[in-house]
Amino acid sequence: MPRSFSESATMRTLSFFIVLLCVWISFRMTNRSNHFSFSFSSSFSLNSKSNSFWIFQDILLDSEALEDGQAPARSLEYDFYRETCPEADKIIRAKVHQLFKIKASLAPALLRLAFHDCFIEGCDASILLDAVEGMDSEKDSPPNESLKGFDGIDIIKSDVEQVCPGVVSCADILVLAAREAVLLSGGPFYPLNTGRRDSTASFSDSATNELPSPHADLSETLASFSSRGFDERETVTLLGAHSIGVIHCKFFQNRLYNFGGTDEPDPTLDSEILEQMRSKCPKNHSSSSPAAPPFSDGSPMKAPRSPSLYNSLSSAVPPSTSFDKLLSSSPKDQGTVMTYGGTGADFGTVYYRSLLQGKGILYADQQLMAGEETGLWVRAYASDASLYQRDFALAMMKLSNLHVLTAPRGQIRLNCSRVA
Ligand code: HEM
Ligand SMILES: [Ca+2]
Repeated sequence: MPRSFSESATMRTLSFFIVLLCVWISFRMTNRSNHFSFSFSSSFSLNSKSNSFWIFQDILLDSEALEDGQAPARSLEYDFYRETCPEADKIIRAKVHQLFKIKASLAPALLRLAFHDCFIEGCDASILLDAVEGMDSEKDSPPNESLKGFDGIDIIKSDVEQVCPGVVSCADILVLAAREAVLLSGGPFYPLNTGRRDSTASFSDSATNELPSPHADLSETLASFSSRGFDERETVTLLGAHSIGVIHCKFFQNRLYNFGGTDEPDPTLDSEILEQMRSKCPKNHSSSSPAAPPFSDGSPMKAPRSPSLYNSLSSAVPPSTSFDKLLSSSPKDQGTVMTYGGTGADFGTVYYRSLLQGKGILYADQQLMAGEETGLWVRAYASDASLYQRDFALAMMKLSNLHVLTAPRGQIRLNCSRVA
């Protein structure tokens, strides 16, 4: 039966919009991030759940912007600063290397800082804001008490500002510096798109309530990561970050003497490690995390001893800045921390091998052995370092893209600890 003119015109219009929608979706998928364009050889493949999470997040970003009456939010881009600040990447890399040579504990500090930023309202540098009247700071929330690396970011930022003022966001600097820190610690390189912008708010309550607890059991940890789109495998992968850096006694003291109010140690703790942990953290040991005096350093790395050396790190940094009191001190100074010691070739594997032996330091770490699937990944990573490197690269890409702010939202701060 011949169709009327208006019928076929409607069909044509409909087909046009369907084609347009398909083109838009495929454009978004290729443009979204390296998740789609970056492929690894071997058996690894991204699961469909994580892909749909990103597409969903993207669509959400756009519709939110449109509701505000703003232009749609842009996506992150490969080499976003190629025209506006082509040197940014190089400056960030060089500075992280320079600071790392002075104090190697910068690396774990930066990685943890990036995690605590991205986990709370996304990778928007909200963690870097100081408290001001009417706004508490995430920095001051209890789970962030022992965070370090803020001065390191300030030093990098001021170097970048000297070359391209007002262009590069603190949020991008933080994830790029963390990537460098991972590499310096023996972890993998992973590509990151840029174009993140900085928040105008700090989310102190969310930090207090939503950062995962070291005392959490497996289901709580999995729920916390799942709420950010990470599956069990990715959660196990990310916790492997604990193979570097230090853990203060106060985060596991209860496991040593009075686990769950029993007056007994955590029964899942291997007896050898229990001894070691008790000798580091005696019963009456103060539960605070001590900060070392400025410029004290027991590590083989040499700390700057004079303001002039310190100032040479960046002329824009005031001499009073303490490089987070040289990132507190080293484990050797304190005797109040435990470490998995997994830098270099051991990045990751040492952590998982410790868990296999019941030598997890945090209760939340050891809990990864309590689930069937999580236990399976612990075993896999303990024996296959290259699988771990690949998975960690992908999980860090995903973490670094969590709920980012892109133009026209957010801002570029001039000083990372203050709203511009
Ligand atoms: C269940 C999830 C997690 C919990 C409960 C947790 C908790 C903790 C705690 C209590 C510390 C010791 C802090 C101190 O003693 O000052 C720590 C250190 C650290 N965490 Fe986590 N964390 C988790 C996940 C992650 C993730 C996903 C990453 C990164 C991808 C990460 C990176 C680090 C690093 C690098 C350190 C060492 C920091 C340093 O030495 O400066 N953590 N974490
Ligand atoms: Ca944040």
